[in-house]
Amino acid sequence: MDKLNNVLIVGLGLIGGSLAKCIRQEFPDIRLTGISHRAETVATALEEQIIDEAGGDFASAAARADVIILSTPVSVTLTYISELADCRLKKDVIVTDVGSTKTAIMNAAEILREKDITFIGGHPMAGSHKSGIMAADVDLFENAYYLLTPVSDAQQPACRLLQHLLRGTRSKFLTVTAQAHDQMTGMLSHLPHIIASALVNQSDDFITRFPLARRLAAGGFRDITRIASSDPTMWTDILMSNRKPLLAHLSDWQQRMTHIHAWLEQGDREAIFDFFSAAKETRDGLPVHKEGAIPAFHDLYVNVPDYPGSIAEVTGILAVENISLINLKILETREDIFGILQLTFKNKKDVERAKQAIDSQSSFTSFEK
Ligand SMILES: NC(=O)c1ccc[n+]([C@@H]2O[C@H](COP(=O)([O-])OP(=O)(O)OC[C@H]3O[C@@H](n4cnc5c(N)ncnc54)[C@H](O)[C@@H]3O)[C@@H](O)[C@H]2O)c1
Ligand SMILES: O=C(O)C(=O)C[C@]1(C(=O)O)C=C[C@@H](O)C=C1
Repeated sequence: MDKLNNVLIVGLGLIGGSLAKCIRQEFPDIRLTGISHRAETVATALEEQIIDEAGGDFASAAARADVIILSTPVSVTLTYISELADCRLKKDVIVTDVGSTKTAIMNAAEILREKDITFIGGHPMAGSHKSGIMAADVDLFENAYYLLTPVSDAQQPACRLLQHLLRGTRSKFLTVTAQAHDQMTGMLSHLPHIIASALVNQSDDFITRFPLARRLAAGGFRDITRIASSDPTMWTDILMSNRKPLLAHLSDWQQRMTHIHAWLEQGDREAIFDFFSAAKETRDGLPVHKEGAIPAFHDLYVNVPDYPGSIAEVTGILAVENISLINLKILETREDIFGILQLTFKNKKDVERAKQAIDSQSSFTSFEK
């Protein structure tokens, strides 16, 4: 890794911070410089040793870098790309980004390619509704797809070097065109975010008429709307930079809603059954439990007796063992019988460690499905 001594990360939030952690873990000798528009973020990154150095002025930090990773909201990334065109950069520098849309970014980066500066678009397809440096996580990208959008075969060596630098993400790299990228993420990521947010807004209006509904918003509603808690600035940028594919996906969606509306009006039981049945078949066939586009849920189920403190006992064991939980759900509790506690972890390794700890340190039984 002689060529990669200095990496500059611009934007030290969920994604920038997580990438910094991955690079640090894999290549402790690489010097990581960070830039963020908020001084507190840089201070936290230094304090937590996520970066070695605060970048200060963008142009001078960029001039020292072997790799520049733009991890800012898409509109900000577009501005940095145009600023980079006026910077004095190292001859072999590799510039990449992590933005959720690619066509607008690749078009903007044309200005860099004209100056023989290598720009390879990137998008780690993993994330969270959380943002900011404190949410950064070295395991965030494990087993996720990391999409790259090189524009020519001449970029292959740089592409390989970038993948090497990012191998601590433990993600799976795939090369796609920017256009295909935006169509696919439009369908599988951006449209779902629009739908989740629309559902939450609709329910909010409804709750003013039925205040009790606020307390009933659980189960399916919670599962389908988690992503509505994502950062509105980031999502506004995503929609504004992927308008055309999204307009097509939305028209399709509207048509499907119109059909359901009609079936309900007509009381067409068969059509409604077919609708749910087709969805079930498709969803069950997706590679959810293998290493697919939809990451496997790493769940452990624990039979917990119905007495005060039993859940605390389980979480206490995990805390002592330093095993982090992503989610915790009580699936069933009835008086005098065992309830089932569903614990969700980041990866398979944590499930195994948790099972071993709970089985050996408590009287509760646990199982994986
Ligand atoms: N959150 C996700 O799930 C996810 C997943 C993959 C890719 N992305 C993409 O990654 C990028 C970053 O998203 P994130 O989730 O890390 O957001 P974030 O809000 O956690 O982090 C963004 C960072 O950029 C910094 N920033 C904003 N404006 C800046 C400026 N003008 N100059 C310097 N720094 C600035 C912020 O201070 C923050 O540290 C976005 O382009 C997003 O589309 C997000
Ligand atoms: O898991 C989430 O919270 C996400 O929204 C992650 C998600 C996605 O839609 O899959 C969001 C945007 C990114 O570009 C990539 C990943």
